[in-house]
Amino acid sequence: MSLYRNTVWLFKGLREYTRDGYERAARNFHEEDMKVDCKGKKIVITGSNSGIGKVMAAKVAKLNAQVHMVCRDVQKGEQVRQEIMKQSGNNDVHLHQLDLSKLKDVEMFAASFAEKYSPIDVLINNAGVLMDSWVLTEEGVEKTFAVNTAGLHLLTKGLIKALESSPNPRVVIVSSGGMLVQKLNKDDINMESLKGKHFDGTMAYARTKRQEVELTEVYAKKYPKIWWSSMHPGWSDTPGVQDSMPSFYNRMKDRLRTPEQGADTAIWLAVSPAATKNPSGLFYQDRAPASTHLPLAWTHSNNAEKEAFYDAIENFCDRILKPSMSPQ
Ligand SMILES: NC(=O)c1ccc[n+]([C@@H]2O[C@H](COP(=O)([O-])OP(=O)(O)OC[C@H]3O[C@@H](n4cnc5c(N)ncnc54)[C@H](O)[C@@H]3O)[C@@H](O)[C@H]2O)c1
Repeated sequence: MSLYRNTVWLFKGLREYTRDGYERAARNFHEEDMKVDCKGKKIVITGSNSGIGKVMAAKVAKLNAQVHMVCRDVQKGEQVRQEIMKQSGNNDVHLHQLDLSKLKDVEMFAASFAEKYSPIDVLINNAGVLMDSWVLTEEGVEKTFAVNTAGLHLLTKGLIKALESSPNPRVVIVSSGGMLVQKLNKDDINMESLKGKHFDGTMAYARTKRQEVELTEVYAKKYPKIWWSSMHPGWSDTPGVQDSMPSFYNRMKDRLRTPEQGADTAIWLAVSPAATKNPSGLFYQDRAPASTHLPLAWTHSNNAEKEAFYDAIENFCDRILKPSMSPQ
């Protein structure tokens, strides 16, 4: 099954996720969708000092938003902030330090950020990692899961009230088409089964990207005041791809999307009035809702499984954040 999924996915990717795929899809884009003035809107973007997140921050700064860059590396973040302010002429660009793999820090950050900046209009959960080995954080969390899912979940949850205070709030979750090869795994969210020298970083990554898509659907039901979406940026030429997937990068570098093309749909989801004509909670590729499953791939989960997964994440985070309250 996994060979079947991987093969179907690869053919889909070569047709749709490349620069050619973007250019074909872009023929159906509407220029007026992006004629938006974001003056007065607060837009928070994680991982916005690199790759497609940096492009998102630069674009929404040009559209006059108040931009909040949430970055792990302050030095690099400050350099990018200066660059964005200079290029956009918008000085309302702010930098905040946060390592999303440190769950206690994420919870504290979200609480103080919400208190200071509520209401928040848009949250773009863009930061992500693909690890080449099984690394446990000091809190005992596998790092891919810590950054891509648990940290994202705690940040999002911590900002819900501030988002709900906005008249038209949106959350965009940058997932990946790689999730199509994985079914939701609710019993091994901390990747224990992948531990050891045979760690498969791509599989761990794809699992967390599947989690992000399923989480988006659950959030949409639990928090209907907010408009939720997840998306795939396509295969884009970013430092993340160059560093984490060097052999893929070397084979594909002439066919990859530019970071601007990779960021396009997330920006459209974040600010365009056209996007919210669609229902909340869907997965997107190239400004259009896309299937979250490959044909005949047996990756569907029912609502009870999705809810059980959500509870598993909540319980997991509780065990990290309030160890004294956890059952022995
Ligand atoms: N580039 C692609 O082809 C592609 C394809 C599918 C999905 N994506 C997704 O797009 C998003 C952006 O990736 P990119 O390609 O621009 O890569 P990138 O490596 O250039 O950017 C990733 C960002 O996440 C940040 N980040 C990583 N770990 C963090 C942590 N612990 N705390 C806070 N921030 C952290 C990095 O500092 C960086 O700013 C990711 O979620 C990635 O999974 C990218």
